[in-house]
Amino acid sequence: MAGVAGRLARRWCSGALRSPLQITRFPALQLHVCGPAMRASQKDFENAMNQVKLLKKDPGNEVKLKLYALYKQATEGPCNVPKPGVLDFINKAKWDAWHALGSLPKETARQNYVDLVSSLSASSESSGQVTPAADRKQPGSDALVVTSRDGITTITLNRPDKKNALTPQMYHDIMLALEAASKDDSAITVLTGNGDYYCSGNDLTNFTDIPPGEVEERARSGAVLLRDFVDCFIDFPKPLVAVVNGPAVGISVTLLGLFDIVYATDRATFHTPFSHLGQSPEGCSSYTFPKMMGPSKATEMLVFGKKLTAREACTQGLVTEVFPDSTFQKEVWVRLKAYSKLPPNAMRISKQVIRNREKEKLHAINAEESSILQERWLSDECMNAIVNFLSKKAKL
Ligand SMILES: CCCC/C=C/CC(=O)SCCNC(=O)CCNC(=O)[C@H](O)C(C)(C)COP(=O)(O)OP(=O)(O)OC[C@H]1O[C@@H](n2cnc3c(N)ncnc32)[C@H](O)[C@@H]1OP(=O)(O)O
Repeated sequence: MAGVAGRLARRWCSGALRSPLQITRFPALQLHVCGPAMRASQKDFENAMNQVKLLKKDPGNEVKLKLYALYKQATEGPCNVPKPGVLDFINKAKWDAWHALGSLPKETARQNYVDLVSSLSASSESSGQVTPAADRKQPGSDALVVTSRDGITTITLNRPDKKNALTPQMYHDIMLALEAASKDDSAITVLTGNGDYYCSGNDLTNFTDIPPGEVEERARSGAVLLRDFVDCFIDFPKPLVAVVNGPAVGISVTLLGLFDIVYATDRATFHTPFSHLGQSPEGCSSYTFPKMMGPSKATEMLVFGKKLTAREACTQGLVTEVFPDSTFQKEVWVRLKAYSKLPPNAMRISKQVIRNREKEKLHAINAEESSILQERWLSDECMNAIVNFLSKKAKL
């Protein structure tokens, strides 16, 4: 097995090994523990498949083969494909692992799969920081990871190599994730980032490769997307929590005014460089920021692009509480797990009492900001700023 494992490891490292042994295809971390008497549901299984993307470290080839075998058994039943040739090392190792499960019932394989993932998760749970493998970074596929456990649905921005900049696909996927979270049985929904950044805002390459003659149409459809996206935050019915694990830029900052709680590491900064980019405020920040911090502090941020530390943001009311980076994940998740045990309907109704009377106003502000930004995107100031960023002349 060691020889096969070594070859598998090299293939994984070289990226040559794609599905189904690719780790993203596997399920994994089901983090709530099912006792022996419990049966893992299809939802538990799907959760585990999503959770595997958040494994902090490669579990090793032996474990991957076990996961593979259990996944195949759970979804297709006993091994029913011909044995690969002896020189086809990888497929033979996979086949051996699956075949070894014999006639294990699908339900048992599903439960074992969930249990295995649960045990893997125990060691990676403490920090909550994720270091995904290189083959898990394709935009549009794994750029967003959604998990549900302990009454909390967590939406994780997962493009750490691009500081979690938001692509159009991610805007759509976040909207879908919020829609699903609003209906699932979780009590609280969390948005967070993987890696050293929370989010660097809109992906500035969204403005590139626009064919001549389509610029205005792209600005128009961008404004529609922005408006729909922000509307989802305005309307979100359950307590919505931002776990700000690092610096935040642009729309990821402005949206915080629509969250119910914002927890930040002391390493986080908050930066809305709209004027530098030839752009204007969005995310209802033209209303929420002056309301929470007063007009002049809001102007410093939204007009002059002043970057706030986490503690300054907390003083201004944008952040609820700041935690030392070394204990951030642990402290925040302990707190959120405790909150998630409160009666969910009471929390939902209380949120609505607090927020509902502003909703209509927020929708109108969102519409206005989106329309102004649509014009801004067509301006020379905006074009020049983006060209500067892309040619690396300007760093914010
Ligand atoms: C349709 C809805 C529209 C909503 C509109 C929203 C408006 C906004 O959100 S405005 C804010 C836009 N964001 C920015 O202007 C941030 C730009 N990024 C930076 O200034 C810097 O990258 C950084 C300060 C965030 C980080 O600097 P650092 O030196 O630590 O790392 P980098 O080497 O610059 O970044 C690594 C890698 O990531 C790419 N990247 C980072 N942010 C973005 C981004 N917003 N868009 C596209 N790409 C981004 C950066 O280019 C690097 O890529 P390479 O490794 O390929 O060079």
